[in-house]
Amino acid sequence: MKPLYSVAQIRAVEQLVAATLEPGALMQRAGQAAANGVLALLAGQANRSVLLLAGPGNNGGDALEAAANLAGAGAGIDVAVIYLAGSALASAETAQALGRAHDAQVRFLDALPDSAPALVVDGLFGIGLARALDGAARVMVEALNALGWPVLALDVPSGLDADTGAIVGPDGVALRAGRTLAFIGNKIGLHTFEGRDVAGEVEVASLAIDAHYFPPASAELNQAALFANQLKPRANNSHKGSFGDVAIVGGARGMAGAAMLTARAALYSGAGRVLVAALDPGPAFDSVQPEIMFRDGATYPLGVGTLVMGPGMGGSALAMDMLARALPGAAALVLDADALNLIGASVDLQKRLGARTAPTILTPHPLEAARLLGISSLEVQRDRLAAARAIANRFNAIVVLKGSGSVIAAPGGAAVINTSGNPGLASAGTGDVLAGICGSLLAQGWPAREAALGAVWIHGTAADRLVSQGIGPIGLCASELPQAVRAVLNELVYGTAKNG
Ligand SMILES: NC(=O)C1=CN([C@@H]2O[C@H](COP(=O)(O)OP(=O)(O)OC[C@H]3O[C@@H](n4cnc5c(N)ncnc54)[C@H](O)[C@@H]3O)[C@@H](O)[C@H]2O)[C@@H](O)CC1
Ligand SMILES: Nc1ncnc2c1ncn2[C@@H]1O[C@H](COP(=O)(O)OP(=O)(O)O)[C@@H](O)[C@H]1O
Ligand SMILES: [K+]
Repeated sequence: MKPLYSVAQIRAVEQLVAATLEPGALMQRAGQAAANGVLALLAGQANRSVLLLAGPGNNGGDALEAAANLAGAGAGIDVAVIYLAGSALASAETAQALGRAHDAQVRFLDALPDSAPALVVDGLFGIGLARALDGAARVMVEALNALGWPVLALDVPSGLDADTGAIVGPDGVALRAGRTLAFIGNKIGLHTFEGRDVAGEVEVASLAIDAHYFPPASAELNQAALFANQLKPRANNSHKGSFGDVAIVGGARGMAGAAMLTARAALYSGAGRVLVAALDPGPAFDSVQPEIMFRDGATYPLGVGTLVMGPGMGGSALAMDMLARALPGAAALVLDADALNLIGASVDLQKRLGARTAPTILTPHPLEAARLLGISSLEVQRDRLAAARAIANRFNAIVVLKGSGSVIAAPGGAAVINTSGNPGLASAGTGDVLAGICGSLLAQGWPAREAALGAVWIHGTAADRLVSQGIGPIGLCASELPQAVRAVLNELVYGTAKNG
């Protein structure tokens, strides 16, 4: 498990452990871990200067401890500190760390140096950030963001909400770090919304705290281990019926492409048979993908198999009617795009959705999630975990709240944050591909939660693979994803890439 903790949980662990140790012991461990991290990053670099920013609280104390350690490390490092003490009295631990930094002959500066240090260490604010950055801290952060000097953040990048991944506002700023060294435990906000961009690569320094001090995690990071029990090699004696039927309900006039992308994704992720139940008569077949079958949506039976409803479905009376018929049925459902918007606008459809017993996955982006919850997309983004959990509980379904750091939530269950994927996915049609993978895995017998976890991980990893091959992120097309999805899935099951 790759656990994620809330700020309240980290504080509780800290209190329990601190009571068993000498005062300042945890801060000293944090300062040592930070210094070790800096030394590792400086290895082999000619520039040996490090600038540490220390704020008024214990995060500043960590930076001051790190500065004292670096100055005393005998590694030829030029250590400078900017200490923004603020008006409140420093804690006893931070005051002690300040004394150590002075004793170690660290240079104290009033302003940013003229030339770039090898590394800036951000100890301005950690989990104690209580409001938007202002005054000298804001000026400093804005200047450093403009300069682009490499930054290692201690615990949390200053300005970021460690619970939600939002930049604390209104009109807030956060220091963009290339790396973050999280103390005690990993934090939710480093991995979703603005968090991925602001925190960069995250490492955890547990400060030698024993596992029994930790409560059950409030969330975890997605990884293949969470769905590995579904990754099974295929029996020789299998046939197309062994891997399920997926019907895409969508493709209204002018939007047939969305349904085609979903259908191809379902095919390339291993469904036995894929068809499009089209809302409007479109092409009789897909000349690029002739395996895909076409049916008239108006007469298509909606009670069996796996249905992916929504891609290019539109908001017509027929679309509404098909949803009303499918929701009470026994088919496993993936609901995306227009299907979610129709449900968001209809109390009747919401009731039908909440009453379902067959497997159901909802894949809203933040605006679709906002419509389902009757709030604004800004409110959804301000707390993505809470929004995903609220939708899962209200509609008794597995939810994928999409976006950077997609959140997968189950009713009553702990949420999972996805780490794969990149901005190459920020283009039209990639969500249709995700819905197709979800449907395909459901049709192959995966339970809904594993199907959602697997689909999101595979979708993001496919995009990462394409980017590593020079395909994107700029200009990566949704239609390029399915083949990469196939390669990633085969690699997961068989260990080596097939059909690259
Ligand atoms: N107490 C301990 O033993 C340990 C603390 N740790 C460090 O301590 C941090 C938490 O320390 P704190 O609780 O002191 O919190 P912080 O150091 O994150 O910040 C709190 C201080 O900043 C002020 N403040 C908050 N928001 C502000 C803003 N926008 N503008 C100006 N001032 C603002 C507060 O009034 C307070 O003085 C963790 O993130 C971690 O880095 C770790 O070293 C682990 C051990
Ligand atoms: N910046 C990003 N980083 C990672 N994943 C992203 C990013 N932007 C979009 N995605 C992913 O791409 C997909 C986009 O889906 P969606 O917004 O529904 O697009 P569309 O409806 O056009 O297909 C989702 O899976 C989302 O999580
Ligand atoms: K910090």
